[in-house]
Amino acid sequence: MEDAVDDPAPEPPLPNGFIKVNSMTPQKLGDLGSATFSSTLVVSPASANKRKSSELDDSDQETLRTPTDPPRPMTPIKASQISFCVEVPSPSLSLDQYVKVEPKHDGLSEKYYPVESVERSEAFDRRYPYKRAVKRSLVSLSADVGDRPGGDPSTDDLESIQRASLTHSLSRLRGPEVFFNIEKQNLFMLAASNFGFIQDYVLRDGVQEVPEAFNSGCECAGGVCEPDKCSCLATEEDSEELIVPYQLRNMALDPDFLKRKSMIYECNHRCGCRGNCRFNVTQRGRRFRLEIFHTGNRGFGLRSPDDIQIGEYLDRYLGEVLTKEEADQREDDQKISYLFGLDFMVGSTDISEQEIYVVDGQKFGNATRFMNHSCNPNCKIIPVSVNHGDEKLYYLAFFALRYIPAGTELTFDYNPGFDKKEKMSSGAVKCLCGDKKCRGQLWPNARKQNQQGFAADTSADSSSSDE
Ligand SMILES: C[S@@+](CC[C@H](N)C(=O)[O-])C[C@H]1O[C@@H](n2cnc3c(N)ncnc32)[C@H](O)[C@@H]1O
Repeated sequence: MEDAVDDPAPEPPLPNGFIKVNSMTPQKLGDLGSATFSSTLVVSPASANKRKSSELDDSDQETLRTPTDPPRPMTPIKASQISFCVEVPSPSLSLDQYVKVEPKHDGLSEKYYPVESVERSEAFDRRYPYKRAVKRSLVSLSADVGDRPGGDPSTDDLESIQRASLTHSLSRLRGPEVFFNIEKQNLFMLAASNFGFIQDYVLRDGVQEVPEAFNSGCECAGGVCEPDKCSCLATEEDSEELIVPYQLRNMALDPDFLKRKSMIYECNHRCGCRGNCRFNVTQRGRRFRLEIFHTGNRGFGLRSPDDIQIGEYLDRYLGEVLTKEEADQREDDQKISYLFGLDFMVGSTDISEQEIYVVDGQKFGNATRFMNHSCNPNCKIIPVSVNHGDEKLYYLAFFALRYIPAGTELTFDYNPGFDKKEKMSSGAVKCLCGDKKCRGQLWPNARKQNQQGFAADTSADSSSSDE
């Protein structure tokens, strides 16, 4: 019998489906009188996860064992008398099979990180907070810099901050360099303040792209479009005759096309060529450097330090795209106009003047926002559709109307449909293009009477032109 007392009792075999869970430390046990012991709780895997010790019932008593030395008759301990913590180990290998493991993937994919599509659909559903209408005149834009060492930043400091921030945003633009050639501090601040460079349209409230199902491409096979068959080619107004806009030799616009009133339909990723053929000139981007300078009498202007050949593509006119209603409101507030309507389809479709979208380059845009008007311009705006389905949303692309030597100001006609019989109004914005064919005003009299030319706005600076 002594032997039987010295040898610890053999562990009873575990019932089927039961596993051992970590030993508990004595400190974690509740007060069980003078007995010091460690215990092993044997539970089924399922109950280990689901049940707390206080929930153990009488049927669990037989599974609770207190090894003692010397062995003594086991006094059954009621589970309800003790309270303790159970450390449940992480799932064993045998449980791994129940854990669903996602297949491995590499890189950021829309499937796993659906940021763009979610953002787009949320923006579409207007789930983002509405912007608050703020009256600029009531909001102080001064920065609180009083506590900074050295006090308020000087105008020089502000200018160098402004120049650094502009240089940074200009360096991020795709394509050849765009730069400011404005030495005078006050003029530079005027050009750079409250303006941000963008690389594509920014669509505002109420402006929507057509659903993807409306868009289309050509069916040219073999990855290369045939110039005389590709369905992306333009058609003349009121005609089915196909026109090839770009010359294959240099991909400049055909001089004949420059005289037409026609839209360019460029190939895109839906086309047989997957948008890789050569009829995607504007999508390939700008190829010339651009310089923003001060004209002296018409505010800032744009020119290129590179020679540009007839028909060559310069850049798009970018900005915020607004509904006509919003644009009309902004027009009332803008002294200088940066608004251009996307009204090419008015008349040939059932889109009315009131339904068109308008591009506003005042606060957001690109270098073309600095292009001035001339009654004898060297550039022309031509509408370019990339998706083919959207009659209200397309690009305005600038092409050279003739050879433009490096350093010549780039201009276009703000009012190409000008009617010579139109009367000059004393309130109209005076044209200062200086050409002998000058029409004397920028816009028809009915429009923009509240606006001023730069002659008035910067008259104090006109003598201090950078030119
Ligand atoms: C799109 S902005 C052109 C860039 C503008 N010069 C600037 O400094 O930001 C249009 C404005 O430029 C001025 N402008 C453009 N061409 C002009 C011209 N030929 N004569 C007088 N003012 C002109 C007008 O004030 C017009 O509202």
